[in-house]
This record gives sequence, structure tokens and C-alpha cells, in this order.
Amino acid sequence: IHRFFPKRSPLAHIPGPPSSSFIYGNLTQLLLPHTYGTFEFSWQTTFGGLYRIKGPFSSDRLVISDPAALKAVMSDTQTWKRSDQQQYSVDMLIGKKAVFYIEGEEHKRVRNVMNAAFAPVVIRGLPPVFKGIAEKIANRWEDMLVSGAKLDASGAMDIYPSLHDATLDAVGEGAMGYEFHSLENSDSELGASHRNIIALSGVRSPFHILVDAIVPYISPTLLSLALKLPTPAFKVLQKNKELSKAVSSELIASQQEIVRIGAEGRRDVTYALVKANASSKSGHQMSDEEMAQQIPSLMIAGQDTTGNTLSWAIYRLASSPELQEKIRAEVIEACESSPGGDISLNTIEGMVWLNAFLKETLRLHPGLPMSDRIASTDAVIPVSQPITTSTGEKITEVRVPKGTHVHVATASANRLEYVWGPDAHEFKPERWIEPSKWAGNRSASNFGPYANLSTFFGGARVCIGWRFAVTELQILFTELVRRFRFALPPPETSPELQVRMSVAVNMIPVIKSGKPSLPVIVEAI
Ligand code: HEM
Repeated sequence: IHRFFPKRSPLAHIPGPPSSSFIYGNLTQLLLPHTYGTFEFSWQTTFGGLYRIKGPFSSDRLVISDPAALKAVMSDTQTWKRSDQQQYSVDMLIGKKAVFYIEGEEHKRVRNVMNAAFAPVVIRGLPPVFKGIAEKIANRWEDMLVSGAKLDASGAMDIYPSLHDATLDAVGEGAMGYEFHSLENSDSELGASHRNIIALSGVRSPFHILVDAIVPYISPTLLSLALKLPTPAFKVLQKNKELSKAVSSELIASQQEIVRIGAEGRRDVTYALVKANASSKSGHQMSDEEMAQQIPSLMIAGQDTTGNTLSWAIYRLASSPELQEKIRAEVIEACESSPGGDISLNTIEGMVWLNAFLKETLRLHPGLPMSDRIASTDAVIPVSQPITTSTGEKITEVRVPKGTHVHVATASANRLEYVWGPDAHEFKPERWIEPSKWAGNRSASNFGPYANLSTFFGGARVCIGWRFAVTELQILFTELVRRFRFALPPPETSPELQVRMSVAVNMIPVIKSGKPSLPVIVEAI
């Protein structure tokens, strides 16, 4: 009872919004707003990069986006753990050896081998895979244009499914060494099962908030019995776990054979993983079971995130005709001066507007806008900007008791006005190009591995696939801009097709009905 209703909260002096409900606290506002960020971004403007909110049953939680706070929490994995419910979901979906699940020395050892598999030299071998995928998207859209797959009189078609099929094929071929053939409409069993998992993770309701709040208080025995109940959702998870285990074990075994006989393998991440593992010192290697659990981890972490980011990039492009022409001009110029019109990765990396545009998309539409961490001991969180407490005291660190639940708000961090400037909420790719006093500020508060963004997080659990994702986005985006022109359906004639930001786990474009969609008028060039 005292854990649910603490007598006096040690965080009571930290400013924050008033609670909107005794049962849910502020969590429906934070996690289930109609448009993502409605409350979160305005709380940040009012209270800064660390504030208190109410969790279920009047408990206190913190929301952090301040760079010093993010660094402290994300680099100390001994103190700051994933929540029980995150761990249970990973175990049910993949297993206890998945990179998301493991901690401490075990995580360090597994990441060491995995980091080698994601080294720049491996990623730089992937452009032909991504170019092949861009070609298949183009073929599909050309067919759709001919068959008239239009949503309404504006002529818009929903390209969200194609972009998601593309990123499933990309993670399949580039990371797993597996061909889903999603873009060719011949889904494998694993592909179909993965779609069911994504659909499951796309549902979030007040009920889920309550379940998450209650899980830490249920005895592990009772919980493991409850998790064996044959509910439809648990059956989907169970089936996916079995399928991905069978496929992954086969993929690992065949790559091990290639490495053993010294044959030249395919240039995917799994091949690099098996090779890196074979050359690791004994005691540092991963077991076959460990390796097999990393394959579905890559599929879960790398598909939906990249698919949504690519969708947001096309959405932003369709919203900004002038920028679209500017980027297209850059792409066409590069194409004309490239042998056979085949633009190399080096050339793409040198395109100023295209890269600024993608960085700005990653800034305002981070695939995973929020995560959670729980203090496993009493801890201190520093902040780079002082906080004025309810008693008028100015503090630069906050003492938190063991068990404190922290929402790591990376979407907010990417919009922090004292880091990005007063126009932080605007989509302005020029901020990456024109000299600005805020550029120095950004690098001073750097936390993430790419462009000072928090999108891939930072610290010990920084996204391992960030280079993979950036390269994939650069290539697919370049090829699509070169071959198609995009426009949005006008709000006056197509009110049902207007897009807003919604979040379940990932940041998703949805239309008025709430369906994940990206209705865009596409014209072949
Ligand atoms: C734009 C696309 C992507 C975004 C925004 C993104 C974002 C993230 C974030 C925020 C985390 C940390 C989550 C946490 O600790 O709570 C993460 C972890 C991870 N990501 Fe990504 N990711 C993307 C693409 C990819 C790709 C393409 C792959 C692999 C092919 C990948 C593999 C992983 C893995 C394995 C982890 C777990 C790392 C660990 O716990 O040590 N991600 N990602």
C-alpha cells in the first residue's frame, strides 16, 4: 500500500504539471494524446529539461530531456535499468539473451562482438542492397499509378505499406541475410508474423498504462503463470518467438559453415557477426543461442523505426515543394556527373540539402520518441540548466530514491529551446547549413552518435544500427526523390487524409481515422 501511496514524495519539490487523474496521473496526456507531444512539448517549454509528472495512483515520476540528465542516466546502466514490463515483453518476444534484455558485463561482451558486425566497413558494403530495394519500391509505385490505387478524388495513394515493406526487406537482406520478398507481395511466414507483432505494438490504451503500473507489484511466479495464458496476443508472441528462433538458428548455422570453409560470404551484418564472433577471444564469444537471439532483435529494432522515419521524410518532402525541388536539383546534378548515373554513397554523403533534410526529419520525428528507465538504487541526476524548486531554491542536481521511474524524452530533447534555439519546433533544414550560434550549443550538449541528435539515444545502449539506418535512409530517399514527385492531398478537399503524429512505441503518421497511413499524390518523373 505504501509503495502505491507514499506518505511524502521526495520529488514533491520538483516543479511539474498538475495531475489530471488519480488513476492515470499525467500518463494519458504524456502517452496517449491525440497528436504526439501536445502536452509533453508544452510542459518542457514551461518547466525545462527535467520535471515531475504524476504516474498512476498519485506516484511521482520524472521526465528528462536535459542533455546532462540524459548523459547521466543513459551512461550508467548499473543504476538505471529497463522497467520490468519492458523486460517481460522482450523475453516473451525474443528471449533472455536478446541484446535489449541483457545487462552489465554480459551486455558489454555481446555488444563488443555486435559492434564489429556494424562497423563502417560492413555498412559501406550495403548500398547495392538498398538500391535494389529502391528499384522494387519504384516498380510497385509505377504499378499502383497504372492500376489507379487512389484513396480519393485528390489522387493520393497510401505509400505507408510500401515504405514498411521496403524497410523489412532492407533489414532482412542487409542485416539478417534473409529474403522476405515483401515488396514483391510474397510474404514469408516470418514476415507475416512480424507484421502481427508490429500491429500489436501499435495499440496503446489506458488499460496498458494500468497494466504497466501494476506489473512491478505482482509476484514473479504469479506473473509467469499469467504470461502463459493462451490469450490471442500471447499466442502471436509465442508463435513469432518460435518462428524467429528456427529461422535465425538456420541463418547462423549456414553463415558458420561459410566462415568455416573460408568461402566468401554475403556482405550482410549476420555474416559479419558470425565472422567477428569466430575471431573473438575465447570467453568473449557469443554462444549459438546468443547469436540466434540477436537476429530477431535486429528485425524488431531496425524495421519499424526506419520505416516510420522514411515515411516522415517523404511526408515532409511532400509538405515543402520548394525544398523538394532544391533537393531534387542536387540529386539530378549528382546523377549527371556520376558514371552511368549511379550515385555513390560518398556523393550522397556530400549532398548538403539532402542530408540537412534527413537530419531535420530525424530531429522532429525520432522513431522511438521515448523510453523508460528505473533507478535500481538511490541516485543523483544532474541538469545543465538550474531548476527552481517549489520552495524557491535553485538546484543543479536532483536526488531520486530507488525505484524512481524516469521517462527519457528524446523527442523533447531534440526540441529543447536552450539547445536548438527559439525555432526548435519548426522544420528548418537550413539550421544544419547556415552558420548559427546554436550550432556550438548543440555540440556542447552532444549526447547521440549522429548529428548531436538524441534520436539514436547515447551511452552504453546507443542504437547499434544507427549507421545502417542513416545509410539506408540516404539511399532510399535519394532514389525516390530522383524518380518521383510528391504532394499532399489538400485539406479542403481531403480532410480525412490529413496526417498527424501518433505514438504507440514508434512515432507513426496516422490519418483522421487513426489508421497508420501516408496518403501522398505521387507523380513519376
Ligand atoms: C531511424 C531508425 C532507428 C532509430 C530511430 C533507432 C533508435 C534506437 C533507440 C532510441 C535505441 C535505444 C532504445 C533503448 O535503450 O530504450 C535503439 C537500440 C537499438 N537499435 Fe536502433 N534505431 C533505428 C534503427 C535501427 C536499425 C536499422 C537497427 C539494426 C539493423 C537497430 C538496432 C538496434 C538494436 C539492436 C538496439 C539495442 C541496443 C542495446 O540495447 O544495446 N536500430 N535504437
